[in-house]
Amino acid sequence: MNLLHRPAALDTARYMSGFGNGFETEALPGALPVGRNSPQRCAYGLYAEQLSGSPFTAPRTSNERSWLYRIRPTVAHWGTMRPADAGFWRSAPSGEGADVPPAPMRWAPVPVREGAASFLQGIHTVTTAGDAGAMAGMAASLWLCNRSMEDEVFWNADAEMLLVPQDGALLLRTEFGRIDLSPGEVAVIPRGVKFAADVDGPSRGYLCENYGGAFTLPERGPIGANCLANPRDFLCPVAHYEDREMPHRLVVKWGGRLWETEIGWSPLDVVAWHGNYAPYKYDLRRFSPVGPLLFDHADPSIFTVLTAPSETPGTANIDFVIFPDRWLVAENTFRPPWYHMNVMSEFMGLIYGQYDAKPEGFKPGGISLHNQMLPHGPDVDAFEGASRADLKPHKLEGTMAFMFETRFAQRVTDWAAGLPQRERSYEHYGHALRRHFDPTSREA
Ligand SMILES: O=C(O)Cc1cc(O)ccc1O
Ligand SMILES: [Fe+2]
Repeated sequence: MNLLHRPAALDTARYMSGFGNGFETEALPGALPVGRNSPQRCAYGLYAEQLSGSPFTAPRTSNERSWLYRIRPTVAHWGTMRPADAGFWRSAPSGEGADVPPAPMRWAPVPVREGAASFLQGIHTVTTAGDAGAMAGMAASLWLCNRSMEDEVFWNADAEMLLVPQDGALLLRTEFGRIDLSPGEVAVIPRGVKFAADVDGPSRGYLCENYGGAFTLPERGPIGANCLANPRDFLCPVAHYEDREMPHRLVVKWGGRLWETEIGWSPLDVVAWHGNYAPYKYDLRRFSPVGPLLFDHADPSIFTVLTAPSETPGTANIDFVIFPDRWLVAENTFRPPWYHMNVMSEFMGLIYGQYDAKPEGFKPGGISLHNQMLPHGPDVDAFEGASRADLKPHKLEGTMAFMFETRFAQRVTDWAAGLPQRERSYEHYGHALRRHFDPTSREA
């Protein structure tokens, strides 16, 4: 596949490359002040505004802020906020899910509804974990939408948002510029960044709201300076502004609820910006996997694309892990995931292809949830097949599963628990695994 090829119709966005770089970009020449942040008067009559994603005093490696030069400051956007309908969007702690019995859970793909829904209206939360107010934990949702947000602009004060499109593309119009996003790519919108999402047909995807500190790249340790997700493949948009003086609906998620107000212009009015706090996208097919070259199945942490650390070293608030195309070469090894229980809880989705632990039952667009300390592993077909397979080098191709793995137990929402797509029988897939034990025969 030629990753550099991009259909002309999608070529609406331009990017700067590098994870966490300090970028500078201007849509009008000279809009950025030189050598200072806040001159007495900004060029073109713009307002200067700082957006701080970390405490002012955070260590240099995790200090995140950007300076935005905009037509109106954000404080001018303020009207009296009214509660807005959050639909099926939930935040932790939601109070839902406490009565759902602990079990492995799975859902078939949920179709995009008939009626017109925007990205914002189409967010349906599946699990919540931790506590948004305590800035710890996450929520996993699906978006199911088929109309553009147009004159509706949103920002999330509760969470950073990781978008994983599965079916249909999105155009993200953000304060920092435009991002086009298709299945196979992911985007991160930092907490507090305003955006609108446009579509040109039905769009479905997985949304991870990160209530904690920002996603970053995992350490590579002995792997060295290259492979896994390489920093140069992360793309930030160049500045692009809207100068549209017409009514807009401004929606904020704050304190676990949605609030709205009207303003008379587009708040996506940033003409220039500089800094290291900005939305970005990444093509998952650029991930360079590293894995076991001789025997055994390594922990899935080798496939971590992004990690949102907690205060405890090695204990992520969220790890975003993928299972991309790769060669399986391990000798005398049961190659699929092993049977296990995990102190972290595992929300999985499938963007395309087949997942080796559940080759038939887990469908693209579906969900599985293997919660904190609940047992799971290959289904009977995967076990029987992999136990007897001829262990030639084998390539897993055309596949992209992913996992949102969090230190917190995930509570299932009422919406997800009641879905007709919930596969109740999945709780019992382990029963099909037959007894093979024979004390008289060492060669099984
Ligand atoms: O449970 C899963 O399917 C995800 C997973 C994959 C793997 O290769 C090892 C551990 C793990 O949790
Ligand atoms: Fe697992």
